[in-house]
Amino acid sequence: MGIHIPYLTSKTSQSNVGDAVGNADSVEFNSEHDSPSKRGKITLESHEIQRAPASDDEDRIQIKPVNDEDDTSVMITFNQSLSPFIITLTFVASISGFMFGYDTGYISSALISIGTDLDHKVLTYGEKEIVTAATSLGALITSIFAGTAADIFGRKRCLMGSNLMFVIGAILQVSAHTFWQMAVGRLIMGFGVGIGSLIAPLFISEIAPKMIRGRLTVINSLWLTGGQLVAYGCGAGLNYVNNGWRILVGLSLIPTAVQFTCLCFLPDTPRYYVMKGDLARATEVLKRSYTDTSEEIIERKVEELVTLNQSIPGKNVPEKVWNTIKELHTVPSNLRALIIGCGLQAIQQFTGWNSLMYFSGTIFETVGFKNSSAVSIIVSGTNFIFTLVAFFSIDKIGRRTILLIGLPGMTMALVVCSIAFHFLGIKFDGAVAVVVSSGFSSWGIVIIVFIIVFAAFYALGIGTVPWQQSELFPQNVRGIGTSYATATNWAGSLVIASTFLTMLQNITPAGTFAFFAGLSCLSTIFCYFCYPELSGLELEEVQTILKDGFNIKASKALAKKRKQQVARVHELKYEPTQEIIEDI
Ligand SMILES: O[C@H]1[C@H](O)[C@@H](O)[C@H](O)[C@@H](O)[C@H]1O
Repeated sequence: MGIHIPYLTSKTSQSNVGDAVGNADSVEFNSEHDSPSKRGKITLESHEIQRAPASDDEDRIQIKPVNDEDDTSVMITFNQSLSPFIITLTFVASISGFMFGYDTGYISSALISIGTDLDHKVLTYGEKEIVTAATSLGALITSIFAGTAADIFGRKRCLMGSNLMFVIGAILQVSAHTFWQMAVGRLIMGFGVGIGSLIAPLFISEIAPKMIRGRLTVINSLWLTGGQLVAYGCGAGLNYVNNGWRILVGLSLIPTAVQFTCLCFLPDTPRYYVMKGDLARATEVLKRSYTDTSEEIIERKVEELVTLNQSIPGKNVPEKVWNTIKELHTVPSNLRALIIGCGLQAIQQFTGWNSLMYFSGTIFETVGFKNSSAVSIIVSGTNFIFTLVAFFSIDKIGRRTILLIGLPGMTMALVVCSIAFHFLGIKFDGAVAVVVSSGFSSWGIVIIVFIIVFAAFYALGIGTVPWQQSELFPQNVRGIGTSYATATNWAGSLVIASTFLTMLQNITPAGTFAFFAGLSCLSTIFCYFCYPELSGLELEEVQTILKDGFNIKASKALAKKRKQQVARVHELKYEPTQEIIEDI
């Protein structure tokens, strides 16, 4: 069985159709010196990455996609433009990213404008931390179970459940006159954020064509940082409005209502329907997603999903979950994936970015800025813009490279902030920060400028790359693996939210920023030794790379090779046509 595309010839036409579900397509490229017509081949063979046994051509490598849904996806995406249906599903799922951003973002301004509206007194630093951290705690709790819940109840129902929690949480906050009602409202809202932060990228990755899966995941991050930016913008606008923070919270109901309404009319993912044994629904969703694809290919895609579903051992759900957990920890490549996934999420949080996200209003006020929310907009705007830069560079420049540019940049910016805070001389009188050289000073400007520089380096690398976590894990452990990594993210966020202001008080702002600088420096070392270059690699290649070590050198060489091969395909001016499947 073979696939034929212009300039690419079929190699293993003797393989039978049944093999195709389990077997993988492989793209084989010959030496650069070959003529275009001889340069590329697509074959269907085994699942391993191999050098072709071509002694005459050392440069031949076979790309063998995973024993995964990608087998058929390769055929589909060669022959399929992005359908409006997939765009709609991605758009609707990404609203969760927006909610994540908005709900974690508005608290910075709200903490300033709440004033004495709760219990008729100003919130202490400890109370500010509890109100902020409640959302992270809620998100941590639900992110642990969301992966399993999504398999039992469906991705769509989980997202709708998160909408319900957003509504209850928002109503409790809007009507709060006591600190505790506000904190409980934030906690319930956090339940929704935790579910959304895990399910939205999962939903997108399950409906996205393989070739653009990475980028579609970054779209969720763009919505997220966009949500934070909007929250800061609205916060600045409502700063001087009486009870403005209540409006700020109330506004979060709009995107929730939009997502809930849209989900009522949209289906779940094909993978979920296959898990439930509803193959007819799975086929229907695939047909709507891949409008240019033949029925035969769609059928094979469904068969493939059925095979994958059966590959998780166990008679019932608890047994399957237990076996998956076992596999995640005992298979060396899975364990390394887990170390990288959780490691990157922990680094994202423990290098301190969210202390700015949650408390930048408080920090800038301390430094002497009157409209601190407006300054916060510049910081979150920088975060958004550099997430956009990451969107364009994550595949081209590579994940490892942008991480290794971002982390040292962050370290440098944090060191400068620490020095500036030292000279600014902030003292604490009880829970109130007092700037020694009172008023606006040049050290204040240095702090603002380098916090912006920090934001840029953060968003370029560690702010974005950890959310690519699903590519680290093979299909059978992906749900639980990403659940662990997401929970690590929220645990880190919880620690930062609940300790940052206390740290400022106890070890001074200079000490706090120096501490984050130290962690950033250690994180650079971790990434240098443990994070392989994964851009352009097939999912199975990721597993092979992680099999007996972190194999940084090999990963870099392979990623480079893949890029050259993609460039060659472009050189061939390959036009997708129906011919692709003519030999099947
Ligand atoms: O990737 C996101 C993004 O960087 C946000 O700005 C941050 O607040 C989140 O914690 C993080 O997960």
